[in-house]
Amino acid sequence: MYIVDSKTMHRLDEQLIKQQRVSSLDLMKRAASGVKDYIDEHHTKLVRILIVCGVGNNGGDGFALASLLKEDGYVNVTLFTLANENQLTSDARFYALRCAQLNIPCFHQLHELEGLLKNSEQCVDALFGTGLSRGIHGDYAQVIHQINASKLPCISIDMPSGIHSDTGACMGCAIHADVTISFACYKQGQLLGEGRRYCGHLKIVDIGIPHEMIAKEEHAILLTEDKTRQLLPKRFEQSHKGSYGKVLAIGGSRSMHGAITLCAKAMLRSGVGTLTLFVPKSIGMLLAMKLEECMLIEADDENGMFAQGALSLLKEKIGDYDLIVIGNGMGRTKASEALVAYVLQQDTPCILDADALWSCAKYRELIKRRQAPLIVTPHPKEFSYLTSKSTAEIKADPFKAVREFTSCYPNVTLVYKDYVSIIATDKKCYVNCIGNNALAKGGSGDVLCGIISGLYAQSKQAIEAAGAGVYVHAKCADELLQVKMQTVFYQVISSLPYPRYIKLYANAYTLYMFPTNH
Ligand SMILES: NC(=O)C1=CN([C@@H]2O[C@H](COP(=O)(O)OP(=O)(O)OC[C@H]3O[C@@H](n4cnc5c(N)ncnc54)[C@H](OP(=O)(O)O)[C@@H]3O)[C@@H](O)[C@H]2O)[C@@H](O)CC1
Ligand SMILES: [K+]
Repeated sequence: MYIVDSKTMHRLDEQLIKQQRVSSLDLMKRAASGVKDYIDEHHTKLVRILIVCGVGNNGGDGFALASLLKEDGYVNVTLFTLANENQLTSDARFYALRCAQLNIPCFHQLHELEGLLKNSEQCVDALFGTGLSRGIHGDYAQVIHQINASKLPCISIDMPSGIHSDTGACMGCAIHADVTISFACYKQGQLLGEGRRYCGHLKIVDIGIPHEMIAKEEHAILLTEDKTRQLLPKRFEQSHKGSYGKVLAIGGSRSMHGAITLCAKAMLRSGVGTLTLFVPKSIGMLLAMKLEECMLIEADDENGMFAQGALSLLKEKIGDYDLIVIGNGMGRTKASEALVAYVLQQDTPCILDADALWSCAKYRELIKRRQAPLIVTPHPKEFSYLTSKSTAEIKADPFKAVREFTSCYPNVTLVYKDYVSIIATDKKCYVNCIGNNALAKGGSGDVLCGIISGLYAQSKQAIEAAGAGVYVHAKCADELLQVKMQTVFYQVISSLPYPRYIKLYANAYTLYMFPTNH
């Protein structure tokens, strides 16, 4: 399923109207029919419906819905709008006039609204959709407060009025919808920020915009199980460890040896061919005991962290890896910064995570010049190191921040990790909306980095590995929540019931290959 912003949605509507010779009135009717179908499924024709309309085309959808309902024999349809006829867009006016011809009662005074709400069983919110452009005040705010206070079940058309359709921000106040019925694609704001909560159950209906037309426009794709299956690497009968990638993971320190351990475990369970760890000497023995499958390179160490001498050892040992992963538990020192700079200058594909992202603030030019694949996996704070934006700016409009970044760094695959994660290059963008707060824990990012690295090592496809990795990680957290297990990271990567996993990810039978007690 596609995700678009309001500008793209508007362009799509216009293209459909021009290229497919559909009139805008017809398109509005299709949108209204989609909402009517939902009402038909859930109500009888006696239901008392109040449709609250704004002045734009979202209001037009509301008027069109009222006329369709009335024409189909619904006997208790009432309209409320603060607008007079002259303020409406021409399409909205067309359907408002049709409603008048059908003798649908229409009220305009704010003081009438409370009584109307009391007399109704279902409210439909058609105040604002993708055209909401500023904060809501005055009478419109009153309308929204009264609808919310009435506790009537409410269907929002396209967007819960008051939620910005690009950012998901609540613009002062917004309708708490039980159901939001939207058209053709998800709008960014339905998935981000407050948007998700205010939408209630979100339903997207087809209004006849062809998939190819949407695919040509700037869009993101929502990650689903089916989509993820397509992104996962294939495993072959006749294969050996060399078939699935040779990875060097650089990181760890005495106080954060767990980070590289979790990353390595996740990588091993995600199907990597061979894994070598490059760690400070003082944790070498510890890791050797924890991770039997890994090879080990022990580097110069100072106070449990990489020392300056680590760089010359890395130069000597860098070899012919398929992937270098750097950052997990590495700490923030001059020596670790030098390792990051050196890795960035190599032709080997690379994943930067955790502390390596901190170093990147200095190395933006190196990142820009790099030709070999690079995956970066920042959370909002780390993303601020890579951009000139504050965390608050990034969180206020993450799609914008992601697009600016990927257009500036076309060779980079970005994994922006948050409640909604965005996985993007300048050409493709995936969005993950599943997962839960069990993942809101230190170490979770290291596991994710390990899964993505393991998948990349096998497929050598950056955005595919990153997208699938994010989804699988979140899916595991959801699975664990379902079976009500206390979620710890190790469980995230090892506790999925094996047969269930197979069912979910038919192609990736190496992930979570440790059968558990289930
Ligand atoms: N395009 C198509 O063909 C199709 C579109 N469809 C439907 O159209 C919807 C988009 O319609 P839209 O663009 O007319 O915008 P909409 O959300 O109705 O509101 C704009 C009005 O609100 C006003 N306004 C804004 N903010 C405000 C505020 N804070 N407080 C007060 N007023 C405020 C704004 O005023 P202005 O900014 O112009 O001063 C303008 O008058 C879309 O969501 C979908 O439902 C479907 O029918 C399918 C076909
Ligand atoms: K609405």
